[in-house]
Amino acid sequence: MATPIYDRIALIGIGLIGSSLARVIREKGLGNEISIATRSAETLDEARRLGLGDSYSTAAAEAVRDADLVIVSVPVGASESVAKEISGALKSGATVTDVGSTKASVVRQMAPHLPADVHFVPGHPIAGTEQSGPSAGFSTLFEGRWCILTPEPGVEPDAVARLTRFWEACGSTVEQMDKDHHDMVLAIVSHLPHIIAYNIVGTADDLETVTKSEVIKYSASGFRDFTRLAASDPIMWRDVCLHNKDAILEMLARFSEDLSSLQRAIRWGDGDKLFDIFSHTRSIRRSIVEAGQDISAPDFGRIGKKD
Ligand SMILES: NC(=O)C1=CN([C@@H]2O[C@H](COP(=O)(O)OP(=O)(O)OC[C@H]3O[C@@H](n4cnc5c(N)ncnc54)[C@H](O)[C@@H]3O)[C@@H](O)[C@H]2O)C=CC1
Ligand SMILES: O=C(O)C(=O)Cc1ccc(O)cc1
Repeated sequence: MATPIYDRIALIGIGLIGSSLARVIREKGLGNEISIATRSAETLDEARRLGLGDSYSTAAAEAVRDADLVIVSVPVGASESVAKEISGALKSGATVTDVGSTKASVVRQMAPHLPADVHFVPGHPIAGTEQSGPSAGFSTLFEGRWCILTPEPGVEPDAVARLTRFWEACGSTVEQMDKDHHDMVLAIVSHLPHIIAYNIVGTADDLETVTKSEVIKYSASGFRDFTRLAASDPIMWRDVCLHNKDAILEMLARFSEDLSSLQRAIRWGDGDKLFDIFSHTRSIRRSIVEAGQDISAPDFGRIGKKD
């Protein structure tokens, strides 16, 4: 068992990510005490039944009192209300972090409400599934995954170093990034794929000449992968879209241009163009596979994983 990195850890929000954190903190002894807060009494009861923490409350302010590390794991649109709720109860010298999929908006929502004597180090584990809620979490979720921290210039380096050690102890590799750059990168590698998945599954469902049973019966693995992403939490993804609006619209504009170009090539029977585009994208995938990552494996995305 590792030595604790923080004494008291408060988890605000105990869904897939918060409960995975609770499990890994317990399993690896990364904190001496875990206090849990979430808005709904029902979710809190589920967390209690699962034995995820040492104390439970529906009041975030109560949970953060005396905490050395506060991890906010709620849909990004709820960040400001959580920051307002906890601001008066935070311990001087505590570190406040989050796990939200967008970063500039979370900083805009939270930073103005946090007292000057706490260290605010926003974070984003690039690890998850389409599931949500306390029962969906598991302790190995962060193993071999990236975790991006986006501290603003001037944040206490020791606080960033300690949080980095925490995520490394969870099994992640930590990188630091500017928050706006994070939002642009994640818009293309994560947000757009989810939006495309929601869209294609909706389009298939709307088709009048194809029955639902045919969609299910003949869905090859490509379509099935889309349905997995499209089963992701609607509140979480509504908030991601609303809170990373500019970067997502920029990437969608580029995507639409490229799609129009493909559409034109198909319409005009431009086989050479189609062949060129498809050969280029095939070489991108092959270079990823050659770098040791099997894109088709369920574990794809785990850093350095070859099987
Ligand atoms: N699901 C995923 O694959 C990943 C999600 N994230 C980010 O992690 C955060 C949490 O996502 P999940 O754990 O998947 O969601 P979830 O839906 O499983 O859990 C969200 C939790 O937040 C609580 N909550 C909602 N509003 C609240 C409020 N105002 N005050 C207190 N608690 C509140 C809910 O009761 C629930 O416990 C999101 O910001 C998401 O963008 C980051 C990486 C991966
Ligand atoms: O389930 C998947 O394939 C994901 O892409 C999980 C995921 C969702 C949101 C994030 O911010 C990070 C990871």
